Formats: sequence, structure tokens, C-alpha cells
Amino acid sequence: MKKEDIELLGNAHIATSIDTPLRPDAFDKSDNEKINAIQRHFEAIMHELGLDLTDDSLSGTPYRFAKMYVKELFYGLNPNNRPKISTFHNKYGYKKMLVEKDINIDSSCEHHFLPIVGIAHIGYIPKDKVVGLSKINRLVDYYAHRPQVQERLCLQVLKDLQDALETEDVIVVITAKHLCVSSRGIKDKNSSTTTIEYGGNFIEPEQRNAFLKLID
Ligand SMILES: Nc1nc2c(ncn2[C@@H]2O[C@H](COP(=O)(O)OP(=O)(O)OP(=O)(O)O)[C@@H](O)[C@H]2O)c(=O)[nH]1
Ligand SMILES: [Zn+2]
Repeated sequence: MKKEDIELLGNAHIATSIDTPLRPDAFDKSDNEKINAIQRHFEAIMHELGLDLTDDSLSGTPYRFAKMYVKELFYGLNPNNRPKISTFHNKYGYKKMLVEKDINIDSSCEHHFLPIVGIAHIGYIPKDKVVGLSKINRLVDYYAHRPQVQERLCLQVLKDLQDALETEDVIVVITAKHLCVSSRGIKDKNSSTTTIEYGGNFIEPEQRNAFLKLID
């Protein structure tokens, strides 16, 4: 790819859809077939870098790398891996805000494939359904384990929770450090990125501020 094309891609990095751009044949291959193929590709990259793949410390790296990509870092690409979000009938009639704070974010930036590390805070106001608390953390983990931009991660979590809870009254805040900003390029160790997305009642500044006060 030419440098100008990369620059164009960079400028257009905010996608118009909140869906992760996947090809229709994304899951035609099994995980093991993907691991085998990625292993060969990564072996070629290491070879190009001049590394001696017969070294006993390096020889297992292409397989380790491929397994890590498919089964760990990017397990969230496959919709079959979406956690089951158990919801319960809100029979106690809890109608105020529920906040799940300091949810761990381990993600990867899709421009450099480097880590995005941070925390998410989520609030919602139940209607007829409440969700098992751990399912909120699991959902965040699932969407984080894709090549991501933080804005889309925030929107994907918001949309899924709104659908699962059958209410628009959800808010998602993510604060994260991008290693592509802190460890390469500009190498700014201090800055972090915050994204906030919400719907329903959280459009009201009073409701939003009540949430922001709780996560402060
Ligand atoms: N909006 C947004 N940008 C991101 C995210 N993660 C990484 N980026 C940015 O994506 C941009 C890609 O820009 P390019 O100019 O194509 O890439 P680059 O030459 O490596 O850019 P530098 O990082 O400035 O060296 C960089 O500015 C990154 O900081 C994200 O989650 N959201
Ligand atoms: Zn990046």
C-alpha cells in the first residue's frame, strides 16, 4: 500500500457504521485453520526481521502468537463468543440508576494492533428487565477483544446493552491509554482518552451529571 493510501485510511478512520468491518466469509475457516495460517504468516514476518527460528526460545513463537490472536486478543470478533446476557424480570420495581464502575478494558487499537488499556463505567435505568451484574463486565470484555477504535467500542457496548435491557436509558464512559500514543509515535506517556455515549434519560444533563458524580 502506498503512503498516501495509508494517510487516507488514517483520515477516514471513523467508521460510518458501528459494526466492526468484517467480510462475509469471516468465519468460514475454523479457529484451528486460522491459527495454522496466521502461524505461517507470522513466521514469515519473523524471518523477514532476520530472526533465527531454529532458536529454541523463538521456534514456538509463531504458534503462540497465532493462538493468542485467534483465541485470546480477538476472540470477540466471533459472534458465537458473545456472552449470554441473562436478564431477570425487574419484579422488585427498581427504577433508579444502577452503576457498574471500574470495569477493566483490555483492547487493541485497529490501526497499530497495540494495546488499549483502561476502564469503563456503565449506568442504566431499568424498565422491565435487570441484568446479571457480571454480564455487563463480560459484554465489555467481548467487544474489547476485537481490533477497535475507542469510539466504536463505546457505541457497541451501549447498543448491545440497550437491546438486551430493552431500554434506551444507558450510558457508557471509557477512559483508556493507547499504547500507540504512549509507546511509539508521539510517545506521550501521560495522556489518556475518554469517550462517552448515552441515550434515553441520559440525554438530560441532570441525569447525566448524577451518573458522572457517582463515577467521580
Ligand atoms: N479516533 C481514534 N483514533 C485512534 C484510536 N486508536 C488509535 N488512533 C489513532 O489513529 C491514528 C492513525 O493515524 P495515521 O496517521 O494513519 O498513523 P500513524 O502515522 O502511525 O500516526 P501517529 O500515531 O501520529 O504516528 C493515530 O492518530 C492514532 O493515535 C482510537 O481508538 N480512536
Ligand atoms: Zn493505534
